[in-house]
Amino acid sequence: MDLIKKIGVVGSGTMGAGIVQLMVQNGYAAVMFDIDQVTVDKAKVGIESKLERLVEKKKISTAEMNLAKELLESTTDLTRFKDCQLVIEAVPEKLEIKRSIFQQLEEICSVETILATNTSSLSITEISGTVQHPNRVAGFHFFNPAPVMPLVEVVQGLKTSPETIESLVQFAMKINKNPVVCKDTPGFIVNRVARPFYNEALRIMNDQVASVDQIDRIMKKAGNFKMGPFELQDLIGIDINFATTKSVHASFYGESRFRPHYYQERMVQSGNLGRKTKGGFFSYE
Ligand SMILES: NC(=O)c1ccc[n+]([C@@H]2O[C@H](COP(=O)([O-])OP(=O)(O)OC[C@H]3O[C@@H](n4cnc5c(N)ncnc54)[C@H](O)[C@@H]3O)[C@@H](O)[C@H]2O)c1
Repeated sequence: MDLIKKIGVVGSGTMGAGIVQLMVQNGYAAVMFDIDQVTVDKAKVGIESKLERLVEKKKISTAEMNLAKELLESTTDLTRFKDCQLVIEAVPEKLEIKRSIFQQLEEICSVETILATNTSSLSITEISGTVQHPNRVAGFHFFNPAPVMPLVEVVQGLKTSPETIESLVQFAMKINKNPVVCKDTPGFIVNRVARPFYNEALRIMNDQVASVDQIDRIMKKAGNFKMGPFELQDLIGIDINFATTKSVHASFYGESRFRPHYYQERMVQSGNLGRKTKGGFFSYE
């Protein structure tokens, strides 16, 4: 039986909006929350225009687009999540913000509701440390862009129940993703493997071995990677990527192989965060 019918998504940024688009495209009702109306409205318009582009490219029909638009709801009122069977949190990579959201969700949602986090690197066990029913809290880690990337990591915290994991695995398959169950370790699988991809590229650039453009071109043309490390940081958001690196480094008790590069921090300080600010390592004006 399909127990998950309505999904709530907290945060309407890069990932939140992508996850909501994925849900409505797969025929699920989705309600998207953000802290202010302007942000959530912008995300809604963005999703609608992406759906329209899919119709232009003949990837979906007009009827499918109209249904997806009808299934999409945006709000600044978290109590609208009360009838969701699954809530996915996609707010910035900060433990206090995530914990506070989970505490609020516990007040609003039924005890049966699965509370998932899209965190890239924080501990699921720690995020769920302040909730009353950590058995229904798990990681549900999508990749960017969420409507396109097939993989989703289903992360089991120390107190996550096997039933919660099984429900997320089944649901991931219903939305045409490939779920991989993994343990609650720093960076899970993909973000741990990916750290040197970004860090070494920053070191190579800073040592003036090769330019940003050259490194990306070499990785794409010779390495056959879809994107180079700098283009990918711009897509992810340099601030989000830096936060993930810091978190993985700290979680491994400062292991030097995960040490962040100061240049990435300089980029964050400059406010050039990548595509979302129309400029990062490359320009998107
Ligand atoms: N960007 C990526 O490629 C990527 C990939 C996988 C996972 N993630 C993870 O997904 C999460 C979100 O990342 P993102 O890239 O979408 O970030 P983002 O900065 O694009 O969006 C975050 C959104 O959260 C909102 N927000 C801030 N505080 C909030 C609060 N208290 N309540 C509700 N909303 C709030 C912001 O207004 C913003 O719209 C992070 O945990 C990140 O590590 C990111």
